[in-house]
Amino acid sequence: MEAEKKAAMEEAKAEVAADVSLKDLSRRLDNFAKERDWEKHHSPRNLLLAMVGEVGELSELFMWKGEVQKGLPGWEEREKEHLGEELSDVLLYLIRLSDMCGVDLGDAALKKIVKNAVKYPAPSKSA
Ligand SMILES: Nc1ccn([C@H]2C[C@H](O)[C@@H](COP(=O)(O)OP(=O)(O)OP(=O)(O)O)O2)c(=O)n1
Repeated sequence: MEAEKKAAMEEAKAEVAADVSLKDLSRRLDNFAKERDWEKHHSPRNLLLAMVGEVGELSELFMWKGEVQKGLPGWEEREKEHLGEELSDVLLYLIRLSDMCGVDLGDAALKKIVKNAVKYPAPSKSA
């Protein structure tokens, strides 16, 4: 079990070094669900609710702190690590939800960025 965990961590590290993509994460999540026979639990509604639950856990980290400055000065390493985990949970459920809805999230996000730029044009530099 320890060796298995270590191998998985090494594989994850190698992928991080190579810059992870949404498609890589999506493939890993698919394998994760298949290996555990959890596909039956991963309906769009269940995944949405799970993601919202994780957004709640993420919010708890900021609760009662007052304004939080960029870079999180004053936060302990342990808190930053926890933040990374909660952000990841939200991202992973979002990717899985997109997959189970048949939405290509990378493609949709790129299209949305273009749409945003048309809706909110940058001020002209020559003006
Ligand atoms: N049916 C499930 C359950 C979990 N996960 C994955 C996606 C998330 O990344 C993570 C969530 O796991 P937990 O429900 O154990 O939540 P936490 O990791 O936040 O633990 P806790 O709530 O104890 O802090 O596991 C999943 O894909 N499908």
